[in-house]
Amino acid sequence: MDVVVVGLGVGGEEAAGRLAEAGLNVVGVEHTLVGGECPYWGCIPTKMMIRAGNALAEARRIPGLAGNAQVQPDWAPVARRIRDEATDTWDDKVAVDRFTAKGGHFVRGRAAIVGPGRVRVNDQEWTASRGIVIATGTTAVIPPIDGLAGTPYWTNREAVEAETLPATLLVLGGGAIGLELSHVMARFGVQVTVIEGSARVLSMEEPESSATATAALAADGVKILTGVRAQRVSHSGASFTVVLSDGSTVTGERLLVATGRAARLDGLGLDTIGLDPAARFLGTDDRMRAADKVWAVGDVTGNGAFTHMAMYEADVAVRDILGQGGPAADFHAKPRVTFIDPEIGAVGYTEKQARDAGVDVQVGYSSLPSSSRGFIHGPGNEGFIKVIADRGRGVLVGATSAGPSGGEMLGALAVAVKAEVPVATLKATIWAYPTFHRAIGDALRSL
Ligand SMILES: Cc1cc2nc3c(=O)[nH]c(=O)nc-3n(C[C@H](O)[C@H](O)[C@H](O)COP(=O)(O)OP(=O)(O)OC[C@H]3O[C@@H](n4cnc5c(N)ncnc54)[C@H](O)[C@@H]3O)c2cc1C
Ligand SMILES: NC(=O)c1ccc[n+]([C@@H]2O[C@H](COP(=O)([O-])OP(=O)(O)OC[C@H]3O[C@@H](n4cnc5c(N)ncnc54)[C@H](O)[C@@H]3O)[C@@H](O)[C@H]2O)c1
Repeated sequence: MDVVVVGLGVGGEEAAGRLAEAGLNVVGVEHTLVGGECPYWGCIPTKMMIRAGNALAEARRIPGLAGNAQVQPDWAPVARRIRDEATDTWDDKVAVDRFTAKGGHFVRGRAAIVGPGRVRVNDQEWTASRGIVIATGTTAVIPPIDGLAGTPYWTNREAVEAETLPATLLVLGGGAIGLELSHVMARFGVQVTVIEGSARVLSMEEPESSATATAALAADGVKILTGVRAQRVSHSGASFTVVLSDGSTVTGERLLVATGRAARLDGLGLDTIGLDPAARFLGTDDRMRAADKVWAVGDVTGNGAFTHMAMYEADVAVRDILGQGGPAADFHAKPRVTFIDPEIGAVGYTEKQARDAGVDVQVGYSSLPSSSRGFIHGPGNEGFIKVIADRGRGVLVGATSAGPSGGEMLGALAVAVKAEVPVATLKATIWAYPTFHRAIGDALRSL
């Protein structure tokens, strides 16, 4: 064979498919479902849930805007869409056929590297003359909390597979997964309590993002506890009890653990190719090379656990394997969106990251409710634009866009940061009236 791709999630499927289409002999190995976390337990089903939760929220905004609406949430259509439309009842036949139709050779099983260019799956061994692509993704981190192991806690997987919702839900972790699922479930009537160990939710993002998220979730009845950690968990058969570090106790019918992700590197045989088997992530150079004739793409690299990062890194690795050249990996304008309502998008540095990196920081800010479009929109208009400029270079190094279309507004800001568009040019740009993105112009003017 030319290439063996280990793990056919988002990154591996993209790399393996493109290499096969280019005429290489490619073995793609997957032990669970081709497509990985994103289509079966991640982005797609959770965004279907969020779409449903947002529909409920919009209907609840009708009084005062457009008459009366009676809203009766029902999880059944959401579960049905996830089962039938998103996941084919967690069956990957379509994805496997898509790969083999491109000429790839599919192997179901757990792969282990047994030496340079050599990969074993069950009792078969493959030798790859051009090399190996590692794309094994991440799995939910389960913190070592007294009593947690052995209880029927949920990770994102059980939450996505749920046919019915609990009456009460405890959520451990106020990051992207915890907040997105909390917001949806609260809108469907679940009483949700989030337990976040650090001082604020979305702690890697701007403080304004954390405040906006906290207010939005609180408005839908979510109770958010910050600066407390779970010390002990017990399950009675019907409900969970969690003892917190401040001595208080919370209970819930279900417990969702959303405390981050860990790269799947266990048992992969990294030591046989000179890589550290105990590493948290697989470091690479800017062509996604982790070692001689070894590439790593996707969550496993630690560059950002997002589908768009996996696709981007797969593209860089594929071009390198095919000797096509083109741009090297550049991570200075990484976009991310947390799909609560309002959506919170960000690209590049936060203000703190920019200051820590020694940038001579200038901050611009505008509030969405104060913009014309925010005023017109009325209920549900919460959000803001924050831009971080490098005074010396006269360019943006980061930005946050929160709002009803926060993820969409991010597009313009992502281009500005990536292409280092001069702030002077951005300020001279005509932003259409009355759009939400016109608030970008307001934020730039306040620099
Ligand atoms: C709840 C949730 C919501 C998310 N929402 C978003 C979102 O809205 N937007 C976004 O950009 N990202 C989102 N993500 C992140 C996104 O799902 C991941 O970044 C993406 O799936 C990473 O792709 P990957 O190929 O690196 O890894 P994965 O999708 O994890 O795929 C890795 C594959 O490798 C296989 N594998 C592992 N080890 C082996 C082995 N030894 N042999 C054979 N196969 C192996 C696994 O079975 C798996 O299928 C979300 C994640 C979660 C959990
Ligand atoms: N919209 C999206 O693009 C999207 C959605 C979901 C997930 N994702 C990806 O998946 C990744 C994982 O999501 P996540 O929410 O699990 O992780 P995360 O790292 O985003 O957040 C985990 C949170 O849990 C907290 N925490 C950790 N241990 C704790 C403990 N013992 N008690 C209480 N709090 C604790 C952390 O302080 C942190 O705030 C994200 O970082 C993102 O890359 C992306």
